[in-house]
Amino acid sequence: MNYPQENIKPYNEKGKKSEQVEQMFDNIAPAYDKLNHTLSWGIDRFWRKKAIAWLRPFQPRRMMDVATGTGDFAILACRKLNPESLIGTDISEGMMNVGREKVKKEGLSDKITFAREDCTSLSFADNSFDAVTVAFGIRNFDNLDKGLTEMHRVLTPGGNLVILELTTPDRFPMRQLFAVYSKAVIPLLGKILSKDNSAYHYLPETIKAFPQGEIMKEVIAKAGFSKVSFRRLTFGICTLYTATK
Ligand SMILES: C[S@@+](CC[C@H](N)C(=O)[O-])C[C@H]1O[C@@H](n2cnc3c(N)ncnc32)[C@H](O)[C@@H]1O
Repeated sequence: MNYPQENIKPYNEKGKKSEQVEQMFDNIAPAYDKLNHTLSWGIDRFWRKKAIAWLRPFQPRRMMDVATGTGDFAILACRKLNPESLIGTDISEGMMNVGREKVKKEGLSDKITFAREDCTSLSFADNSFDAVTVAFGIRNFDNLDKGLTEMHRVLTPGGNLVILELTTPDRFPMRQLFAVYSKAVIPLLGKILSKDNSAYHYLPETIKAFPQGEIMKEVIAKAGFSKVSFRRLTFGICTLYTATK
């Protein structure tokens, strides 16, 4: 199935979405962490903690953090869950290079590694990981169904999927406030801090277009997952989806 956000590209109508997304994240990589924490007012840390806490009872040994970017989720997951290994995968080497430096500084290089992988076509064997996580990345895939079926394929039977994604609040007054924030504040601050004019227009547009809540739950189930569940966080600005293979 084709979803509306798959047709939204950062720079122009013609080029391949995944190539433009890679270029965009390579461009904003040096500013990404600062922008992320500024635009979310630091609440992204709380969302990551919630997602990781859901995995704790399962004690995953082999983990993959998809769309790992600069590695914040991977580092926190490694600290809190202490898996044997965690591989961060992403299409942007620029983002992962920032992550590699952070992992080195944190002294976690023996546990966390990085690899360039497009989630819509992963090179790993079936049943390779006990847990797969993806924070604020799935909205960028040019084929959402393929990304989900790939994550399902590489999970061990009984393995768990955790998705964090930005969503649109559905109630007054947060819905209205978020609309103003995402239309005016995000593009302006994004432009000032990252110097990439397009990137922070692309962000709110894809949040608006991306399937959320009950609809996203069905999309995840269609990829083969069971026990699909979701929980809105911070008035629905972010949603935590969980599922099992
Ligand atoms: C908003 S960043 C999120 C980074 C990180 N997970 C975090 O929580 O800060 C989105 C990341 O998704 C990556 N990405 C986009 N499409 C991808 C794909 N098809 N496969 C793997 N990574 C992808 C981008 O390169 C980018 O680093």
